[in-house]
Amino acid sequence: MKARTIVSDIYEVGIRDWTLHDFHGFATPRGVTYNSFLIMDEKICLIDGVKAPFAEEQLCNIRTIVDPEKIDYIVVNHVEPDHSGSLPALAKACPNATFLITVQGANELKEHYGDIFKTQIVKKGDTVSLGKRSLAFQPIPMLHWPDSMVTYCPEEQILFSSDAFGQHYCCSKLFDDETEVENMLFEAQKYFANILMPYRKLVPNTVKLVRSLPLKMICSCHGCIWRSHIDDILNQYESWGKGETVDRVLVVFDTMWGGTAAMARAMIKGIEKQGMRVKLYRYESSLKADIVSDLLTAKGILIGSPTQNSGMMPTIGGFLTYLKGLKPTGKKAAAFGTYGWAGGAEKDMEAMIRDSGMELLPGYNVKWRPLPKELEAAEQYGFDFAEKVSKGE
Ligand SMILES: Cc1cc2nc3c(=O)[nH]c(=O)nc-3n(C[C@H](O)[C@H](O)[C@H](O)COP(=O)(O)O)c2cc1C
Repeated sequence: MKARTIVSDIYEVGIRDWTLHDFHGFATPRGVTYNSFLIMDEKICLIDGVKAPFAEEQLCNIRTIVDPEKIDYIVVNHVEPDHSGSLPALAKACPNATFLITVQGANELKEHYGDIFKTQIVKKGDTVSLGKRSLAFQPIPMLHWPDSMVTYCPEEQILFSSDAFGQHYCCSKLFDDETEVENMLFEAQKYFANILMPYRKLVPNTVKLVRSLPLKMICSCHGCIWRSHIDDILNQYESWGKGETVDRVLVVFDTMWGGTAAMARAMIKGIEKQGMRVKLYRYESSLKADIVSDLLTAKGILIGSPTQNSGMMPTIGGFLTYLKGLKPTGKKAAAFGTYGWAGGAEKDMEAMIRDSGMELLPGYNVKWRPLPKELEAAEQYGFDFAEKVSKGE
């Protein structure tokens, strides 16, 4: 691939990983990019590495512009392996480069790859001159890595934002106004929900900081570059960070013989009757990243499983384990399902719903297959759940 020009003398030299459709368990049907940016000034600076298997390809991209030996600085915005994997190869190919990194990042770099880097620690507010341009550094710890920082070039009004504002989205084009921006926003929501949700309370302050900068572009290390829709993505981040929701309830279930599925279908009738929007997922045939993306803005969730071997089905157990880590607080949730003799799924699901930080409401369970009167009760249950969610009771 050739380097792609962002503005005069600044290039994108990263990787488009078109066929990667699973990113540590998070489905990425539109592929993934590891963006990296090369600034050609009196001093030459590279921003971010890429995933290890693509190190040589990144170097090839760089060589279309400059001999890597001439690179003076390499900025490490965070040490997660999809952006640091190529750094050992870069350290060899760029012997004159100093790695600009936070103190936390420098420790992580050693812990990942050994003590092989010439580093210069940067702190909040530090700047480094490249000649006509400069770079200012702002750590944003735990968004989403302990050493995360963003790097700002005031002369170009470009923010190199690390993972923030990113999307798992491969595209022939570089900029938001050259592609379907709704796809970028959809993927940005999925990224936020699945990666940033546990740290979302930190987001509004970061958005405030970003808004205080004159900005022509936000270059994340994933996906396309924001230039015409900067306000749109900042507004979305602010809203997701504050936990704003729409009137929607999700119903997620698994089933062995169809009884729990019949209850789920009856419940969505009741939810719709109440006026709330609803989305129904059979967990096994859905992508958990999509469910979680919808959950980010939903007000409530009903989770269903029959009892299998005294507990919930392992599929739903996996989903609830995921939610326990993501902490989707501010939502109401309840468990439902069927059982044959002593049950057990309900108790398990309720314990995990509590652990996830969601507010637990009473559930609804039926012995063996739901009979017509039980399906009517399930419909009423859905109506009542939606009513409580809508009134915030
Ligand atoms: C493999 C298997 C294990 C089960 N284990 C239990 C159990 O430990 N306790 C219980 O109360 N019911 C158990 N059941 C009964 C189911 O919970 C019951 O058949 C239920 O109605 C199935 O719901 P479904 O139609 O949504 O799959 C088990 C059923 C199967 C097929």
